[in-house]
Amino acid sequence: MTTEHLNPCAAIATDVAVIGAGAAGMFQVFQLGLQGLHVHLIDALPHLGGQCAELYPHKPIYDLPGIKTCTGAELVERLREQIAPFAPTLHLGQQVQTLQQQDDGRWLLGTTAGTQLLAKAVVIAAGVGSFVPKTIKVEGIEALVGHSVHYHPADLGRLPLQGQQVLVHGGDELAVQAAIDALAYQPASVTLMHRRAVFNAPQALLDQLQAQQDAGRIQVLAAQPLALQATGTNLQSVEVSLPDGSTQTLPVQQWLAYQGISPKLGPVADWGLELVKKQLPVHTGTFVTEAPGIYAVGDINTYPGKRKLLLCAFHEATLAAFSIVEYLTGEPVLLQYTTTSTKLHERLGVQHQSFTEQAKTAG
Ligand SMILES: Cc1cc2nc3c(=O)[nH]c(=O)nc-3n(C[C@H](O)[C@H](O)[C@H](O)COP(=O)(O)OP(=O)(O)OC[C@H]3O[C@@H](n4cnc5c(N)ncnc54)[C@H](O)[C@@H]3O)c2cc1C
Repeated sequence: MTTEHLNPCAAIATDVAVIGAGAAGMFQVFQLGLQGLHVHLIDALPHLGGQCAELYPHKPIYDLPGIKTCTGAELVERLREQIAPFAPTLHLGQQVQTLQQQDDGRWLLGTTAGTQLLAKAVVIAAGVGSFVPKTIKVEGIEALVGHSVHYHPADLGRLPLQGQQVLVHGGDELAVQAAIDALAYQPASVTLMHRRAVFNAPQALLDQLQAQQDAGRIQVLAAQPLALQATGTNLQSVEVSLPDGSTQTLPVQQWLAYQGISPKLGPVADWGLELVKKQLPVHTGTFVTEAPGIYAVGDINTYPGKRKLLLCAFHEATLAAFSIVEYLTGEPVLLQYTTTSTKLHERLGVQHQSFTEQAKTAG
């Protein structure tokens, strides 16, 4: 989106927008919620969790305080439950492309989905960048994306698969699942293609794949794409190379590509903010960047002694929340404990007896 398309009048006005819904962004929502602030949370991924969800969902983490062990996916689920009382407005599956300061000091954000937010403060929790699907290097493919080529489609039900020859391209669990799921939409055929006829998926899913192969409903092909033929945005066929060096032309109308997802710093580098080795320098008492109203927490920031750890991201988000509310109100914020503060209990939606009431009940 270019700047000409941005219209501050059409934007959603908010106190705070958080860019990135990884562990840092999610905990930022919690800490801002404790401070009484509602958050708009944006992520390029169609789901919460960033690296924990995308890179190590089933691996155990051993260094979270008070939790002997939990997996990446379990941590994301716990954070999701923890932020639920504060009901952030989610803008998922869209990348923040532009960030510009307005004359009144507020920041205008524009996303790839056309969402515009006008925020008094922005927290950049962009980790190592947006998680975006890896693309396929075949001439002419860009023009077909969104029409007959789909990278990591979130919902197969939205694709015109009925009566079509469908190519599912990838070697992991997502690709195998997509090939099996595609059958529900009455395609003319489903071919699951990977460079080797070996798939990295749970055994139960591989058993399902084998059953569909045996029934002749899914063809498995070890091959790599070389070229495509299309009319306008309509894919006609894909030429592939086989392990023995020969080539084959597959008639294909819908190509679902699951080549993995990788982080790209992308637009963060274009926002005119100072970057040191692709990270945003911050003040360690507030986690504000050199730009007033712009904060950075988690893996995207840097300061003397920075360590890219979850615990550090949670600390940073906590201090950033105090700083943001002071920036917005111009007033110092008193520390309150979640154990004893009635105001925080109200915000959390929990009910507690006061110490006096507890003593009466006990006595
Ligand atoms: C394999 C592995 C194991 C690890 N194990 C541990 C461990 O045991 N203990 C520990 O403490 N730490 C561990 N870490 C590190 C820890 O996972 C990270 O420090 C933490 O996840 C960083 O969180 P984050 O929210 O800052 O970034 P991320 O999780 O990367 O989230 C950033 C999010 O921002 C989004 N984003 C970026 N730019 C944009 C944009 N322009 N528009 C929209 N969205 C955008 C991305 O899509 C992403 O979802 C591990 C990391 C890895 C890779």
